[in-house]
Amino acid sequence: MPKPMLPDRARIGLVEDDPVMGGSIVQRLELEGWKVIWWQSGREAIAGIPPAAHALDLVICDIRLPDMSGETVFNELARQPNSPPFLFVTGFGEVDQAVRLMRSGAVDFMTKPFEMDDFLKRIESGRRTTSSGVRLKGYYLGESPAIQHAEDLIHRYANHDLPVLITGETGSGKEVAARLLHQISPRATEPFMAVNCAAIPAELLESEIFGHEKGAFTGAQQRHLGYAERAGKGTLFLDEIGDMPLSLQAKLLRLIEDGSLVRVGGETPIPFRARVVSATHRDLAIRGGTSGFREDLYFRLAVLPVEIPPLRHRREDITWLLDRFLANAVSRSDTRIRGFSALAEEAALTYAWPGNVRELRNRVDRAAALSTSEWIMPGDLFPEHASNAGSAGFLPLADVRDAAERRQIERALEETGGQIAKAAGLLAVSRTTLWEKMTRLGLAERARSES
Ligand SMILES: Nc1ncnc2c1ncn2[C@@H]1O[C@H](COP(=O)(O)OP(=O)(O)OP(=O)(O)O)[C@@H](O)[C@H]1O
Repeated sequence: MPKPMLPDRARIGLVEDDPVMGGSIVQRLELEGWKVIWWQSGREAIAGIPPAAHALDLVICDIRLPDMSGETVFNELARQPNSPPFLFVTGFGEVDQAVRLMRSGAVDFMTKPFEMDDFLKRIESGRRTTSSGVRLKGYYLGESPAIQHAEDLIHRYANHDLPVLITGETGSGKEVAARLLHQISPRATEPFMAVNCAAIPAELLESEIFGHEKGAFTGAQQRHLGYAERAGKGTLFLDEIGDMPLSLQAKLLRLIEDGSLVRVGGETPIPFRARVVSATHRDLAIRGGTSGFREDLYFRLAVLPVEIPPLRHRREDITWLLDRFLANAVSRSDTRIRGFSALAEEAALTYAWPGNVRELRNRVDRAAALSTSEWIMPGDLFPEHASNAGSAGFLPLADVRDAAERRQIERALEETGGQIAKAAGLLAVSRTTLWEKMTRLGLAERARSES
């Protein structure tokens, strides 16, 4: 007789000293059909988890343990091969610590007291579902390790209600990241309201965000609901938050702290239930004090920070984005363009992209519209270089050589899992030569940060 299919029995480790809390969690998780191993102190967990690490799909860990902090347990175990994902349980005052832990690799945290249903949902989405712990879904924002790290953070942040601050150079994709965060969050079916604080004149910004009552000022002929109110239970995205005038910063702080807003000219507080996600290309942390951005507001907005790296620091994404945008442009027109010439691709890889992804998209759109050949040439992407040199389609040889070497080295490192000796063998150069080239091409730093 064939064996019945067993349900997916997750194995969960629990580090919780409180017998009542621990007992009820164990009971509930066992009811769900999961197997639970319970340690009542940090010391027991550190001794008990390593042999069980391969088998555990998740560790739920209280931050405050009688003998040590949950952070110490995490740090001890994070060094073990194949260490399980951690979900922290925190008291209200420990959110900062939990956020720091999430940045160093914990999958999630919950603040006490919590709803059991929410807790079970987080366990389900945080636990690893394959024995290797490999992320099964593809990435949306790009192919480079740097952007995938940012995307992993966005996934971890998605289930929380705390404010998120997205930083990154202009055109790097902050709004794209904010929309992704919204789409994968439980708020996805609610509105996403984007306000560009730099684009709206300062005197209008307050009534645009908070709304106004009829007759609040000359010209206010009827009641107007602001972005914050129209966001409902969705996301209020405040772009270029660094440009928000000081007077409005105080009002925004109240919106976040009190969870309510008052329309301009109004008196009644209206509940505010949306999640605040803001973005800036400036370093607001160093602008505190005299230079225009309130420090207290900054800390409120940046509880969950994520940085979108500039395109020049994630070159793997350049080819990926070129292809995506070209496919897009081609599908919109009846052009016969087949792709990028190797020279155009090399030119794109060596260029610094000061305008980041936006610039890349614009250049591809223009090249697709203007190119007269089937293959896009460097002069189509960078016409200003072509006219300067008076030699369309050509690049300095040194740049071409560097780009070609960089790509070969990257391929060899990928093939050998980052082992320099083996990669040097594949490329028929000595280890020293390879290391020197990696240093010159900016690859050594990355190899060090990834190892
Ligand atoms: N990962 C990506 N995949 C596809 N398109 C992207 C990606 N990142 C950015 N873009 C595109 O690049 C352009 C700029 O992106 P976005 O507006 O998100 O940047 P930003 O950092 O918010 O810019 P700004 O600082 O000017 O507000 C948009 O056209 C967007 O669609």
